[in-house]
Amino acid sequence: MSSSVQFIDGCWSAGNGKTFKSIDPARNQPVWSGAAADDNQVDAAVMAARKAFPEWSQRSLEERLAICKRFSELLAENKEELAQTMAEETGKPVWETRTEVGAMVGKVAISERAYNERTGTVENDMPGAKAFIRHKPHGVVAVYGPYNFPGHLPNGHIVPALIAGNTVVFKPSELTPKVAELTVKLWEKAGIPAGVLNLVQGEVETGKALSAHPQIDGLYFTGSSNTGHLLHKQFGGRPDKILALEMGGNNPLVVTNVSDIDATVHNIVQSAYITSGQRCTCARRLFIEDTEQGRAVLDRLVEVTKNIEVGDYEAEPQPFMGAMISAQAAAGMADAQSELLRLGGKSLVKLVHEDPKTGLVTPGIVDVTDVEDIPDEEYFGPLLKVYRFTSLDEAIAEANNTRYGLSAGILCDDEETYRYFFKHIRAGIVNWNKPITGASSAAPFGGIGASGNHRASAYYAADYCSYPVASVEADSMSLPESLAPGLKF
Ligand SMILES: NC(=O)C1=CN([C@@H]2O[C@H](COP(=O)(O)OP(=O)(O)OC[C@H]3O[C@@H](n4cnc5c(N)ncnc54)[C@H](O)[C@@H]3O)[C@@H](O)[C@H]2O)C=CC1
Ligand SMILES: O=C(O)CCC(=O)N[C@@H](CCC(=O)O)C(=O)O
Repeated sequence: MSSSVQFIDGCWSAGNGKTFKSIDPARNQPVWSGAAADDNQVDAAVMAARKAFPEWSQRSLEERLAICKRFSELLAENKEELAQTMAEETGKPVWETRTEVGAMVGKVAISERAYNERTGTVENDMPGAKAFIRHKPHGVVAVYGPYNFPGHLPNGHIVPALIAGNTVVFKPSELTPKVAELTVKLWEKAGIPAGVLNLVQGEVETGKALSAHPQIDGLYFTGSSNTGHLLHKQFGGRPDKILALEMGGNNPLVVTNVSDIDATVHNIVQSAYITSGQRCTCARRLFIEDTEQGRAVLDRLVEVTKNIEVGDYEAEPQPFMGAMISAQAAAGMADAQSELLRLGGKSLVKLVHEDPKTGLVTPGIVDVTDVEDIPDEEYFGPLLKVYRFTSLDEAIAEANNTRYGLSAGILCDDEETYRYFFKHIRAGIVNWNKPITGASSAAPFGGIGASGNHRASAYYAADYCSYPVASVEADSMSLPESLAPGLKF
């Protein structure tokens, strides 16, 4: 049991709310337990951030950056411990959690570039004056993180928010509290001043108390579309608060006219099954041309998928897929498969959840070509739906037939086909002959439709971390040579 789990105004304390815990989903063992922050503690965290804001926002950019850079160095120094904790809490293999810590390390330098490029100062001469564009931080912002990237994704909001001069209250996923605790301890070691970054741990009740707090100026959320929609409703009628939503997807990947079948299958596997299908960018719907070549791709995909190694995060050699986040999530995937089969889908590779006490599942493929009314849901796990098609227009129309719009891709030899696809597909990430997962921090990251609210993250996170201020400035005043009609001096 961890006794100091809340970090409020520079002090660690126990929570006063309900006890909750995290479980290692690969081994079904407890990892962490602690008590949630109650409403009073959430209030104390927000008020600490409010109190710290004037001083933090008035510091020079260099001073704020120095702390962020120290944090980045500490992440690199503590890479193994953090990667190990991520693996224990999420079930992701350590080869993968090491890349997550690597992305966190890189975030500070990228966010500094983004801050200067997207929200820096611009000066223009005008007659008798100068015009300036500058940016100011919003104030106190709440950051909500998902479980699938418990370090990298909240970090993608926290780092740019702090660089811009905001103060932060961080509410991590209740499934990954130990990763959050370790990360915030590194911020403390880096010298973050009291109140500038606060951590409130807990389940949904803690999240609700934070999002409803009248003293937050903004909320940056990465998580499910359901929760994001609830928050959007809650923020309705509050144009004074900034809300950035990064949500899920039902992402399409189209295959047509490819000469290298193994390279094609590799891109499909990386798109559909990395992180056991628990990336918001994962391919959920695979569109394959109903030709001899298309069938050859599908046959090879079935063969390769059956041989994907699934296993413990520390197994040697390392598996491609670790456990899903929980036994419950894995059971949910098996249920989703049963539902697709009940609707008329044909199983090409059966997703198997053999041990109901763990989150370990094998990847599955269901051919849903002949099924009508497939639910437009994000199945957040290693379950791929296949649609066979006869014309590219038909495939694109069906690919766009979703309320989401996060990522999309096409695998094809011909550039003209890609250009046509790019023109007609609706998504915030559109790739050609590359996996649709693994987005770069140096590019904007966000979706349309039910996937986001037009506030892209990653490189563009700088945009929602401050507001622009336009100024016209002159160091002295004089009467203009010609006065407006009707004025007498
Ligand atoms: N577009 C993107 O950038 C990404 C989106 N995701 C999406 O995240 C989801 C998986 O993450 P989860 O942790 O399951 O998301 P979630 O929506 O269940 O939880 C996210 C956070 O919101 C809090 N929360 C839940 N209900 C709340 C409420 N009513 N009021 C206030 N706070 C509440 C949770 O405690 C947690 O801290 C997937 O749907 C995935 O697609 C994940 C990564 C990236
Ligand atoms: O925010 C960034 O720096 C880049 C976004 C990113 O890393 N995306 C990853 C994971 C997002 C997810 O699916 O949870 C990706 O595109 O695979």
